[in-house]
Amino acid sequence: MSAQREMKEKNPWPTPVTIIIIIVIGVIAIVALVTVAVLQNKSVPQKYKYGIVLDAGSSHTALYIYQWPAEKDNNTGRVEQTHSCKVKGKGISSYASEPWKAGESLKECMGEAENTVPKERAHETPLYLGATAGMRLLDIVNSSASKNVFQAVEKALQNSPFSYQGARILSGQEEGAFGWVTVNYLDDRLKQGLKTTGALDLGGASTQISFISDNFDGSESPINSVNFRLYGNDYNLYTHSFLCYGKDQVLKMVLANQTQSGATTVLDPCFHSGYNETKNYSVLYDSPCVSGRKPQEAPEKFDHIGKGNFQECQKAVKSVFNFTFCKHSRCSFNGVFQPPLQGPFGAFSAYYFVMNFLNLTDTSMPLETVKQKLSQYCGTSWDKIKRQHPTVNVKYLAEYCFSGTYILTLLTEGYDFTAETYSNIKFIKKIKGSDAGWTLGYMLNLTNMIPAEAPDSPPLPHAGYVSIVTLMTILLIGLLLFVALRIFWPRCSKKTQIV
Ligand SMILES: O=c1ccn([C@@H]2O[C@H](COP(=O)(O)OP(=O)(O)O)[C@@H](O)[C@H]2O)c(=O)[nH]1
Repeated sequence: MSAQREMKEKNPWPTPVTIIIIIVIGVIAIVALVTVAVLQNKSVPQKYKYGIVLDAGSSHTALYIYQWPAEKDNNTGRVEQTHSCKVKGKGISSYASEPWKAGESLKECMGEAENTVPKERAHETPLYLGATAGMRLLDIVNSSASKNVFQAVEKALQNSPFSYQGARILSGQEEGAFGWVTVNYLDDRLKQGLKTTGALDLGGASTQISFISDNFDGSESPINSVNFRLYGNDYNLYTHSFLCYGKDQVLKMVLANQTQSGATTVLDPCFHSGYNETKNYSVLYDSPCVSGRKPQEAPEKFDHIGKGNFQECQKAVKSVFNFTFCKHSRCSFNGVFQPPLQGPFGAFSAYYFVMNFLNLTDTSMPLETVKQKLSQYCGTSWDKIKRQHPTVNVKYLAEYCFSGTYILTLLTEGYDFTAETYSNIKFIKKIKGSDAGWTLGYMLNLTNMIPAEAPDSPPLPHAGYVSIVTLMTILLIGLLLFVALRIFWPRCSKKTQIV
């Protein structure tokens, strides 16, 4: 025994039980990782923040509610329209003689807003009211009446549960620029630094044109220039708002031109034959866009009789544009500078209402065909038009021939769209569910929701990051197990080892 080598049964490697424990732990780790990855990526119910803007237009007021994800840092999540409400009755400027009614008129839509925004969010929801050309005109003729209207609406809005941020008249430049921001924000052109879309906005009392032109740096006409730095890109926007060139005021101007003799009967080519309404001279001449031109010997009323002639209507409409003077290198009309048109354009508000009604939103149709169709429409008798559209508001219905003619004249004669460039225009109401108009751009600006600089973004999106970490961990564990099995398994099977 002494000289004998000692035979010893010894196994220095882990037992099969240990290996099974390692495998079980590995499998649990993999399952846990996959579960975490799946749960991380599962959509959880979104929490939203809200903002409300009231668009107090010349013809009506509309309320828009916007929402965006609450958990995004610095409110950088996508903003979308979640609800809109059309205030019953006319625009707030029409309540000049009974301002309290302007406040009252907003109550129904404010009630809808209270039902839309969750109660716990109401106190932190900003509420803005912006008034446009109707109030600009009232402010010109009667600034104290305009103040009284604002006092009445302020009182109604301050009593709401929302965070009221004020009511004010937007300048024409702001209206144009914020409309452009809205269109390009909704189209995702700003964040991605893509080529932008121009904005054409037609209201009742004013109209706006806004676009980026390579030939415009602001130097030739600084009043038409607005500079933005958005998401790290600089924009030098050309914008102009023509006060009195909204379609309701142009209608007044065209009628004023036809009533200069103080006639008791006016044969109007822009209204359908068979149309016959008695109207007041005082109502026609109540706006600063035509005041001062009322004929001295005018009777109290006149008979407004339709003639239904597109060519003559075009001539009558053209008479409200002045093309004779221009102190710049080039002008649109009325001596207003305009650089050469550039890029696609979105045309919204009344552009859309009118062209949609007339079935003329397809701009791939040759301009000549559009004119022919409109000419045919204008030549249709008033009786037939009423029979064809029994549910349409008669006031709007009577004016579509005029409005269509004005739109084509403004675009082609006023802004210089040609038969070739007409197809660059797209008549739009909404973009991705949100109405095109100045309100969204206004709120994005006031709440600083478009950063000047592009936000630093992580190299990988969250889901990508989780997936890659999971995959790498699974591979690593697999590799370890493989190595362990290669080392341990064959030796485990050997029962004894001689040392
Ligand atoms: O279904 C509709 C709704 C509105 N409008 C017209 O669109 C214009 C909208 O003007 P708004 O009051 O919004 O604008 P503002 O003059 O303040 O810019 C007005 O001429 C309305 O008569 C229309 O033709 N059809």
